[in-house]
Amino acid sequence: MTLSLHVEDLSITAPGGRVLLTAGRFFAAPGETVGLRGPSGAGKSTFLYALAGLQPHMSGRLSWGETDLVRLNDGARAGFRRQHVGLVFQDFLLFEELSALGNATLATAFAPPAARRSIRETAAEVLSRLKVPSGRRTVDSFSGGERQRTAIARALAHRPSIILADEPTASLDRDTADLLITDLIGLARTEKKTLIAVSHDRHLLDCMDRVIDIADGRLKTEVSPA
Ligand SMILES: Nc1ncnc2c1ncn2[C@@H]1O[C@H](COP(=O)(O)OP(=O)(O)OP(=O)(O)O)[C@@H](O)[C@H]1O
Repeated sequence: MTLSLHVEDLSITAPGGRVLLTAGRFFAAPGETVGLRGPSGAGKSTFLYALAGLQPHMSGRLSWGETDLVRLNDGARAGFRRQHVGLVFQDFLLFEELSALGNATLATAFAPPAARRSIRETAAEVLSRLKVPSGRRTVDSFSGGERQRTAIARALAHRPSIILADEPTASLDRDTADLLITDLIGLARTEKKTLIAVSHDRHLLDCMDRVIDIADGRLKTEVSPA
């Protein structure tokens, strides 16, 4: 499944009511790769987490395909996220005492029994493709690059059509970061997944189809539907 993104007059507020981010009009085609850049505190993570269905206080429109996340309640948003979104965080959030496969198949805990086998197979396939150490070795002994690739396999294991990444190369050295960029963008392109990544990394941003600037709580580049 592929999903287009349609944002219109979006406003995201903090629980206390403070407006964190506004966006006029923004469209991304299914399978597009989009970079989000801007100064610290501009609202990049706020927007990314809204795209993931992790922001409860929104008005306007934020639709993936036919589903407008603004109109869903917390449970429905969580359901959408589990089914369609793969999230790659900056600090990996891995379980140290588990193997790469153990981490990459965490989604099986929340998935219906019928979907578990497919999650295990996809996780194993992506781990092997990304050359992550296999076997029972736990991730606490992995390098930064191996940890980040494990996090990518976990994000992709349930075959989401949307990949959202927050500074995926931030804690990696240049060579490891460049490999990661190639892997992440390669996976997105071959599987026609929409990839949206917050990053300060010019190498990563240069590889994306488009880069959107966020400053002072506002999405700067506004693109109309094609
Ligand atoms: N739940 C919240 N309540 C109040 N303020 C918040 C909340 N979440 C984020 N903010 C504020 O919103 C602003 C934008 O934060 P955000 O994390 O989106 O910035 P960012 O562009 O990702 O920055 P960085 O590059 O430093 O990670 C910041 O001033 C932050 O303190």
